[in-house]
This record gives sequence, structure tokens and C-alpha cells, in this order.
Amino acid sequence: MKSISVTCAIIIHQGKILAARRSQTMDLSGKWEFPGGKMEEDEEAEDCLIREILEELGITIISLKALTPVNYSYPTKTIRLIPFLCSWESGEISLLEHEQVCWLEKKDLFSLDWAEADLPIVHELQENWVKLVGQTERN
Ligand SMILES: Nc1nc2c([nH]c(=O)n2[C@H]2C[C@H](O)[C@@H](COP(=O)(O)OP(=O)(O)OP(=O)(O)O)O2)c(=O)[nH]1
Repeated sequence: MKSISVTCAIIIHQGKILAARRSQTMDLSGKWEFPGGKMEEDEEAEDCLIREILEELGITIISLKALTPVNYSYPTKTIRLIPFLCSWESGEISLLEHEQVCWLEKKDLFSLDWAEADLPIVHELQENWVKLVGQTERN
């Protein structure tokens, strides 16, 4: 099965990270994810990320650090999920596609019903929280 490349942003703000809940009109409806989307042909991962976050949340972000990509097969598709730690640079968050967003502290990470492909990323964040979230934010 061909793999679809999907970028996603772990947006850090005031020591927390943003999670977004997929809406009824999206596949994996109701699941929590890191906002982002599919890479277009000839598009660089970080350009895709910045485009998708502006389309989905109406804010500008800056990519700070690449995390470990995840390859995951759902019953009908295989995705390669490419995560980046990001900072929120400008704009106010609007829910243009998602049902809900929330800001998570380390202790809240596993309280959500995550899309399965995201779980290795959530583990990576939990295991390296101080290094990745505590020390990465631009102030
Ligand atoms: N954006 C995003 N998608 C994820 C994550 N985890 C995960 O399994 N997915 C899946 C859900 C979708 O099947 C696929 C991404 O599709 P999408 O619907 O968000 O992307 P898109 O905005 O480019 O899609 P489209 O509506 O333009 O077709 O990857 C995640 O953390 N972020």
C-alpha cells in the first residue's frame, strides 16, 4: 500500500502543547491529533506544515525541531507522520476544521483518545518533555 506523507505540528506555548480533535467531517472523527496535513507534490515538509496550520488554525508558526517520523498502517491507508516542534508566532487560533483544541501539560498527555499513529510521538514527548518542551520555546 502506498504511504501518504502527513506533516504535523506540536505547537509549544507557555510550557504546554496544542492538541486538536478531528471533526465529524474528517476521517478518524473524534480522535485527537497534532494539526497538520498531507504533503502536496514537490512540497517540502516544513512548507506543508506552515500552510496547513494557517489553513486549519489561522496562525503562523515557526518550525523549531524535527521529531521522529512514524509509519503507521490503518486498515485503509498507510501514513508516514512527520512531526515538528513549533512555536506560535502570530495570529489568534480559530477552529477552521477541527472540533476542539486543548493545551496539554506533561501529566495530561495520555488523557486524550489519540489517533493511533500519534502515540509514538506522544511517548517521545513524554520521555523528553523537559528537553523538548521545557527548553525549546522561544521567548
Ligand atoms: N494532520 C494529522 N493527520 C493525522 C495525524 N495522525 C493521523 O493518523 N493522521 C491521519 C488522518 C488523515 O487520515 C491523514 C491526514 O489527513 P488530513 O485530512 O489531516 O490532511 P489534509 O488536510 O491534507 O486532507 P484533505 O482534507 O486535504 O484531503 O493522516 C495527525 O497527528 N495529524
